[in-house]
Amino acid sequence: MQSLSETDGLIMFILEIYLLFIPILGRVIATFLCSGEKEVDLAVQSAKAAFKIWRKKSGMERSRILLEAARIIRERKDEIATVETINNGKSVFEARLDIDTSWQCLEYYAGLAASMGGEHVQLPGGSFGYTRREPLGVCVGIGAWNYPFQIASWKSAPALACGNAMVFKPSPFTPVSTLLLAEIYTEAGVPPGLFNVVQGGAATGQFLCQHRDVAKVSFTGSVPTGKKIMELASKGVKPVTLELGGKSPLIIFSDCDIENAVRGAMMANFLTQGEVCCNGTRVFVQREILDKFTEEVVKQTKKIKIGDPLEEDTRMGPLINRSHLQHVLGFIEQAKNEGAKVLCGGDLCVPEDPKLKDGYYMTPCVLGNCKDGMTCVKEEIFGPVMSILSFDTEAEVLERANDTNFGLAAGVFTRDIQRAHRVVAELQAGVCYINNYNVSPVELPFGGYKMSGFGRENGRVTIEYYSQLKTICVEMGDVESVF
Ligand SMILES: NC(=O)C1=CN([C@@H]2O[C@H](COP(=O)(O)OP(=O)(O)OC[C@H]3O[C@@H](n4cnc5c(N)ncnc54)[C@H](O)[C@@H]3O)[C@@H](O)[C@H]2O)C=CC1
Ligand SMILES: NCCCC(=O)O
Repeated sequence: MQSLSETDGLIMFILEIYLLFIPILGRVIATFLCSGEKEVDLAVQSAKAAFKIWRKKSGMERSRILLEAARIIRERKDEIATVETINNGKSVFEARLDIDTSWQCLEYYAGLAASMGGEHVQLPGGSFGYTRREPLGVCVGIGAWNYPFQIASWKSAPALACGNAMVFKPSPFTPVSTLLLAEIYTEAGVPPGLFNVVQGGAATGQFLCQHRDVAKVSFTGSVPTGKKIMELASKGVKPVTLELGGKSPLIIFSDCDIENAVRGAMMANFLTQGEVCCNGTRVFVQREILDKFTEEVVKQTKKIKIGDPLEEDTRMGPLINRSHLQHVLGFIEQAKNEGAKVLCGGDLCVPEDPKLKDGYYMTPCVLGNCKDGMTCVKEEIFGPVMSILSFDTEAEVLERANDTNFGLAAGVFTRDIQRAHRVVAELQAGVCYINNYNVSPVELPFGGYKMSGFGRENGRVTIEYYSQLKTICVEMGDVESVF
């Protein structure tokens, strides 16, 4: 709904209304205005003013406010999860887990805020140097639609803990829950404007990335958009964090605990309707257990309850929108044409409840007989589609697992502890799981290798992506000039 036009060399912002569809029912529930260049500038200026106050606060002071925000999120967890479900379509059961990893992230960085600092270095003659870890300024966060509240929390918590301000733009498909986060930060006591939300799509995102007062951009979304953002940011020499897509391998050796491996494969493929960047969608199964594993995974997949995601026992809701649903179903059609076998699912689904008849539901799909060259094995589908491939040896599977431009995540199931560590050491992926998949402890860094991006979210290391180091050199004697 948003577009740009070229007029006399000037880019003008001309259309500014988004229709907000609700995936559960497949109908419009609201409209909202996009932020144009002027609104983006107002948001950045107000963040800049708040930054002047916030950067002066001690780590302990910032910590206290972040802890209060975490407390409010915990208190309002059910309400936020419900909003997330209505907006995104994921089951409310899962949305609550996302909200948990959101407040945990705030608590984690609140814990680090007070201990951030530099170092003291003794130099000859009593002189010395020291470093200060300082904030960057106004940071921009741009989010995807699959984990709206979690993405905004994972970006803003370290940014604010380090003393920055943030202007955040959620995906136009899921604009609502981030506003609750802004409300919560304000209630917790951050200076007005410290965490600002602007709404809109690509044009609004571009205005943000190009703004001269923006110090950093942290982006979660697709590879093509990530490339554009990197290009825009390079013009202002702004650092970027890119959390992009994936086509991750999950390797199941014949010596694994098969029940856990099946559970792991389900976790790796069907959370949030399969719309998860780090999903382990290429499931390599060692030939000896291929039939047993496949039979069990198909049995479990058929049991997934699809329907109204607001119901407590639903485990799969609708996909994000109709065109994405068609896109995912198109991959399944193509997989069949290329020789894959649909072992279950892969169809449009019309839940029994008549009010859901226009929602964007499909049955989760397991594809067998997959080969490395097939489109379903090479490209990110971002839907509930698991591709099963067989393998014989460790060396062979490693070669095939790494044969991709992506490198976000990978997993291995085996009881052989030496093999587990040997294999993960060879996997070209930023996040590797041994005997589990898709758990997200905020204490651990998250991010990709290769075209899945760079920079990290969560963990102690992320402090480095939201701060800069100042070196101070102190002379205690006289200046020894060479002139
Ligand atoms: N690695 C990770 O952590 C994650 C990666 N993803 C990836 O994101 C994709 C799905 O999410 P989408 O929202 O469809 O991705 P997308 O790249 O289309 O959009 C992401 C965000 O970027 C904004 N945007 C689009 N064009 C822009 C531009 N030219 N300049 C600035 N901002 C722009 C969008 O409005 C949205 O807020 C998948 O490919 C998935 O793999 C999604 C979630 C997490
Ligand atoms: N909970 C993991 C987040 C992955 C994603 O943003 O797609």
